[in-house]
Amino acid sequence: MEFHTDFKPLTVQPQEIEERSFEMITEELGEHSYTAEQYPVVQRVIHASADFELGRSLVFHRDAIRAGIEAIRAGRPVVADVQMVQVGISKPRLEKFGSTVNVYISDRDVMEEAKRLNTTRAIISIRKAIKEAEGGIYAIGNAPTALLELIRLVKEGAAKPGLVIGVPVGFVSAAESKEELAKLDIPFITNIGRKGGSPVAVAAVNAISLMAERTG
Ligand SMILES: C/C1=C2N=C(/C=C3N=C(/C(C)=C4\N[C@@](C)([C@@H]5N=C1[C@](C)(CCC(=O)O)[C@H]5CC(=O)O)[C@@](C)(CC(=O)O)[C@@H]4CCC(=O)O)[C@@](C)(CC(=O)O)[C@@H]\3CCC(=O)O)C(C)(C)[C@@H]/2CCC(=O)O
Repeated sequence: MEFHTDFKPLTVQPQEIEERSFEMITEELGEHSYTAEQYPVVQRVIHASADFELGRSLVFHRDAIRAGIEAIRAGRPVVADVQMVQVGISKPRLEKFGSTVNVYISDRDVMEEAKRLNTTRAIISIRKAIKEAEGGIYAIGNAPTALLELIRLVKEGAAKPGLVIGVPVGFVSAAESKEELAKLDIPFITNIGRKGGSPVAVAAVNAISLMAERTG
């Protein structure tokens, strides 16, 4: 195998790397039908995944961005389905508004209850979250059963999320759970198909918190 040790990066300035990436994304994406307020989410998702097909598969409820910004400015929590999402979300911007990132999936009571009921920790963690995080942003990048449970609770009137970012990746119920989310008339961001994942959920939250900060 041949190694190209003489390769020189375009730049080593962190800010320039990000700016150049965003320019490249805009050039390569070309025409699209996203609004000016939705586009930063699409751009950041492509930035995190280098996947234009995934970026183009994003679907927004008409109130999604406004609702997400309002939830953050009101200091409502962000609920992450798994630790990977919790870790990736940028905290300093949220903290300025008094918002936190909560994750329940590894709580002892959640693990015990899931075992007792022989169900997923993801489902039980959502049941716990709706009691503690009304009006919050739910960022689901991993667990389809978490998203399906949240949808069920919304339909029952038991959950009132500010915004649902539902982008689980995978094969069992992932695409189907997102199709169900897209049928709801509540603020949501989702995508069509199997693609998605924790970095996608993280990118969407971080794009919205940046907008909350810049317009705040
Ligand atoms: C369907 C699930 C998938 N998990 C994926 C990827 C990763 N999961 C990790 C870990 C450590 C955890 N995943 C669970 C959430 C676990 N994952 C599932 C479930 C089986 C079902 C969820 C659902 O369908 O809604 C889920 C089990 C459950 O909820 O009871 C986890 C709870 C499993 C466990 O340890 O009991 C656990 C959560 C840990 C935490 O956040 O505290 C990985 C880190 C495993 C790894 O790669 O080492 C990884 C994280 C990747 C990420 O970016 O989030 C998939 C691939 C998303 C998969 C769905 C794909 C599929 O099979 O269809």
